[in-house]
Amino acid sequence: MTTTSSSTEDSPPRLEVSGLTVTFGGLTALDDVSFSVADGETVALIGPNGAGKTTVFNAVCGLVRTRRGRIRVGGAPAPSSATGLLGAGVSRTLQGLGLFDHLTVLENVLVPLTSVRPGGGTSADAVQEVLGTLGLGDLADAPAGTLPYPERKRVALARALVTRPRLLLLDEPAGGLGAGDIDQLAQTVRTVSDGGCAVLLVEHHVDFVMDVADRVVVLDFGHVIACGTPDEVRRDPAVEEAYLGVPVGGAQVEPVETGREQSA
Ligand SMILES: Nc1ncnc2c1ncn2[C@@H]1O[C@H](COP(=O)(O)OP(=O)(O)OP(=O)(O)O)[C@@H](O)[C@H]1O
Repeated sequence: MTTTSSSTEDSPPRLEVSGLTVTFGGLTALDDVSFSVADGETVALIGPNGAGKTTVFNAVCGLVRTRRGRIRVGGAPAPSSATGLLGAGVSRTLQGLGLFDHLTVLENVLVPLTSVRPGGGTSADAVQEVLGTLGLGDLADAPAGTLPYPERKRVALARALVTRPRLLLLDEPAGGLGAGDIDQLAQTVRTVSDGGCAVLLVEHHVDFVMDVADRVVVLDFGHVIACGTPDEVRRDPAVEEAYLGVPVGGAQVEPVETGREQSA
């Protein structure tokens, strides 16, 4: 199995997570988790429900207290404020999308830009480019709350991309989408990654993960149980037992929704 690290001698990884431990009361949500994401690399975090995937995102964004360990972005300690993260080139989507339903598509997409540059100094080019790329140009004036779910998901992605991030965190980007939308999403992720952005995504849609990820980190009960290329991970017996649920060489890979929770 390959290493969890992706740094080179010359440049630090865009994201470096070392020995990350997060507890909630008596529950250890993450235990000594280490991995990294390089510029231009797409890394997927997978694992059963409750494995700790979203907690990794929350720790990177400073939303949960880290008991032990280190998180660095571009070689520097990760900022803990929203504006600090945006300034460091970090963008994130949320499982629940977090759109402002009463605002238009355009107004939603502008939100992070006004946060980075209070007063509204925005790059019109960046806005038009991202709306066009995601097929939202004709919907710019539509209230976000009136759109079907796939379009709403694209608005959330546009809002994350408009700052031209160097590290993009995608929380279940394929969830709730049909095959055509997932193909488009995969293309967008590839384009973003080819442009040099480091992408870390949490996802249960295993076929999508195997399609877009350069490396896959598998979490179970807060531990990294495997890390490697999609093929390496797919064939790892520990991953099959904990998550994928098919025999070695099995034709179809389906995640197992265990609904497990750790006991305190
Ligand atoms: N704020 C919190 N307070 C207490 N426990 C929490 C909190 N956030 C997460 N947990 C617990 O930490 C563990 C990891 O949760 P997390 O949401 O990171 O898992 P996940 O892998 O993202 O799951 P899913 O795939 O269902 O989204 C779970 O047992 C969860 O109940």
